[in-house]
Amino acid sequence: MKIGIVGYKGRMGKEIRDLFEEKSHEFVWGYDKDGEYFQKNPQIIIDFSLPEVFEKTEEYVKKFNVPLIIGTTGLQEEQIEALKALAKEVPVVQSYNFSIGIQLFLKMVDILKDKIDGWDVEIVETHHRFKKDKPSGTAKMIKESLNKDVPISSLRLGNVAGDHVLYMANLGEVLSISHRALSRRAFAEGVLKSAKFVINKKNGYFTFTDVI
Ligand SMILES: NC(=O)C1=CN([C@@H]2O[C@H](COP(=O)(O)OP(=O)(O)OC[C@H]3O[C@@H](n4cnc5c(N)ncnc54)[C@H](OP(=O)(O)O)[C@@H]3O)[C@@H](O)[C@H]2O)C=CC1
Ligand SMILES: O=C(O)C1=N[C@H](C(=O)O)C[C@H](O)C1
Repeated sequence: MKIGIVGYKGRMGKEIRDLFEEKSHEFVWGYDKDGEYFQKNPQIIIDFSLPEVFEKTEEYVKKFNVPLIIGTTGLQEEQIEALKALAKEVPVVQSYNFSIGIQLFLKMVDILKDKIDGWDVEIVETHHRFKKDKPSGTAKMIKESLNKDVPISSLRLGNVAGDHVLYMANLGEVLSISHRALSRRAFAEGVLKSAKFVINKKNGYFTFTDVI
């Protein structure tokens, strides 16, 4: 497929481009702080950038009339609503984490969440020093799955690709679920899966849970 990437010079943009090209897909369009790179019309747009770029992404998705995969974190509630509206015209896959491990993590949370009443519950997320948002989108997803207001601690350390730990404790024991992304490749693989899932759909709003 011919792909377009919003944020194509960024850490995730480069990882996604490398993986897709290794699998014989073509990078034909990009958008970044410096503007547009155009070689051909893309068949799909993938956005890993910043929330302030969202309106531009929306504009290009409408212009090319193609599916959108968006992994950008820190989106505002109105931007999620705008994505749902856009999904009436084209297919959209949105997730704050495209790794398989975090999907399994969320399934475990779903099993546990009704069994830890009265326990202390806290989330700790660790990311590289360059990350702009805090807390991480994934930590927000874990909190939402728990369906209760729990504290989130954010550490910004070196070059960590993405660690999430959910701690649960009563007076006698501590239980934890943890996930570590060893590199950005895990997220890029999820984006490729999502692209294959969405490329021939007409429209609809999907998450990475729907994809796997
Ligand atoms: N859902 C998931 O699984 C994952 C989500 N993420 C999220 O993806 C996003 C990107 O992360 P990462 O690649 O590390 O970040 P980077 O800072 O490396 O990349 C961001 C990209 O967006 C571009 N950009 C910034 N401002 C603008 C602007 N005003 N107009 C156009 N383009 C702009 C940057 O351009 P320039 O290079 O010129 O600065 C860069 O190409 C973040 O929101 C992060 O949280 C990250 C990993 C996994
Ligand atoms: O910015 C990152 O790097 C990451 N962001 C996502 C998040 O905010 O949850 C996912 C991943 O942990 C890497």
